[in-house]
Amino acid sequence: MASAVRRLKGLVAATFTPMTTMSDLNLPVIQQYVDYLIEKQNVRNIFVNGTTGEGMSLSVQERKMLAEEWVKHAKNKMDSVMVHVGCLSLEDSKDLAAHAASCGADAISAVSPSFIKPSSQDALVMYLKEVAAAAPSLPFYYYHIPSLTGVRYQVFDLMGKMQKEIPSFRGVKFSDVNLMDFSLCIHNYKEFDLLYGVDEQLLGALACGAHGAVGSTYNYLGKTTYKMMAAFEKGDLLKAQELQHTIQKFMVYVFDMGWGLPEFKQIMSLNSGIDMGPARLPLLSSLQPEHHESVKSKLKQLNPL
Ligand SMILES: CC(=O)N[C@@H]([C@@H](O)[C@H](O)[C@H](O)CO)[C@@H](O)CC(=O)C(=O)O
Repeated sequence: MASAVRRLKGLVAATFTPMTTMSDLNLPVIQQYVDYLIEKQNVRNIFVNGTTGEGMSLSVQERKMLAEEWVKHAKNKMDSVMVHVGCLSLEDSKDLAAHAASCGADAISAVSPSFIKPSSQDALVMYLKEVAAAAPSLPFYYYHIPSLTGVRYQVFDLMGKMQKEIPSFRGVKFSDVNLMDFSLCIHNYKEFDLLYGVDEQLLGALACGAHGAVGSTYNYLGKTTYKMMAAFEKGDLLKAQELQHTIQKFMVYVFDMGWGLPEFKQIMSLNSGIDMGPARLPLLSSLQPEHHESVKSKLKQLNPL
């Protein structure tokens, strides 16, 4: 008898890592952060220690402390905690994967190593297989983000290999604009979860059949994005387009200012009232106090709390 596998659906907030002004972890605010996501953004899934969480800038020990804290506060409140365990070192990734299982995470995910890159698709799958095997009871999601890793294998080609080689393989977190590759994955591998990761064009991915989405903006635009998804599901394409366009206008404002992850972290502090602290070096924010009112009023138009 086939076992019932729980599908991961809806929005997944890629969490920021709260830090102090000295760049240490600020774990005590995580409980409030979890409640904020549920109550204010209607978001019940989180992706911890990923790009938005500055996972690669954290030590293995810090990543373990964060995974434990997020799981502790999300348990019985949220639907799913996925922990990103990708590292440059296979041993570190395996260590983090085993730790995620031991602390009660619901799933793990890993990017490809990006400094010394896999020498072939098969080498990448062998690498991911070892990571996944360190937490065999947890669903494993490949994290495809070629703009950061520089590893650009078609996911469609990799999926067949991962399906064959990795017993716990459950899906892909697909952070790329190549909707043809994404669409091929969905249509050829229907039993796997395909989660989209370019928030500003989620509507296109929904049209391809995306099962859900993982991203940074769902921390503060979760509700608005859910409205867009609901309009799409009801067949009200005009309303869905309007909402996606509204979100895009905010992103254009952000990108035109030359902003990125360190500024997103500040935007989250401004919107949630929870102090996320600064991003860790080598990132440095250029959002100044004089921008605060403008950011707040733009977000208020998008996502009235
Ligand atoms: C490159 C990047 O950081 N992409 C983000 C997006 O959510 C991105 O912030 C958003 O689409 C705005 O460009 C996510 O795909 C990353 C993510 O989910 C993560 O934190 O792991």
